[in-house]
Amino acid sequence: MDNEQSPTATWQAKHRELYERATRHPFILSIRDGTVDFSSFKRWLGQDYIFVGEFVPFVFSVLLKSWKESEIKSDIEIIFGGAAALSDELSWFKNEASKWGVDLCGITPFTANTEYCRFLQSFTTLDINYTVAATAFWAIETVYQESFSFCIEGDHKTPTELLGTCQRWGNSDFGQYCKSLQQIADRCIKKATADVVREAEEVFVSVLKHEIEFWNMSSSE
Ligand SMILES: Cc1ncc(CN)c(N)n1
Repeated sequence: MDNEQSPTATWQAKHRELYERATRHPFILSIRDGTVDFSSFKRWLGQDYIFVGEFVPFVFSVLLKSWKESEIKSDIEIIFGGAAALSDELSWFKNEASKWGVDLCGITPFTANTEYCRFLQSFTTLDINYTVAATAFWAIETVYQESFSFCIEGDHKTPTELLGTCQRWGNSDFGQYCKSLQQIADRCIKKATADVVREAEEVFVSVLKHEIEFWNMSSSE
């Protein structure tokens, strides 16, 4: 699919500056160049565990919308694959937290995380349609994919201790999964009304802003 035919690729280009700030954040660059402060990494780990807990109902709500609104069976299979992987992801966080001495029970979400989680919760209502929710889902997963894959590409100096984290979201299978989500979002957007298209673009921009705030929160005291 070329850029002209892909609404999401058009938005990635149109909001390039914001997109770069989300996918090439100083926190990610510090992982890639090996200067990352491990206490920031631990802060990110604890906060992201809370986020993923809220991401579970979000993804299942997208799955439900897909089941109700999409006539394409493969959409359900792709989204269900993402939903099913979350159990493993939560176990990964628990395991990683114990390696790093992070107590997941004692973590209070920071404001940026609370606001992002509230944003996720807003999608679980029935009045948000599949196109808008699928766009948000694609954008959320893609920011992590593009960020962490950059830490394991080319001439990186990512600390060995963080390679597993980067590979978790930066691996090519996850990249392929994000491309599948993009195809779903593109197909829905192309068929949507102008109002829904506008809403989906706004949601894309909101995801980028929340992701930037999430990285800021992780990398500052
Ligand atoms: C904040 C955030 N954004 C995205 C992802 C990838 N599911 C995540 N785990 N956390």
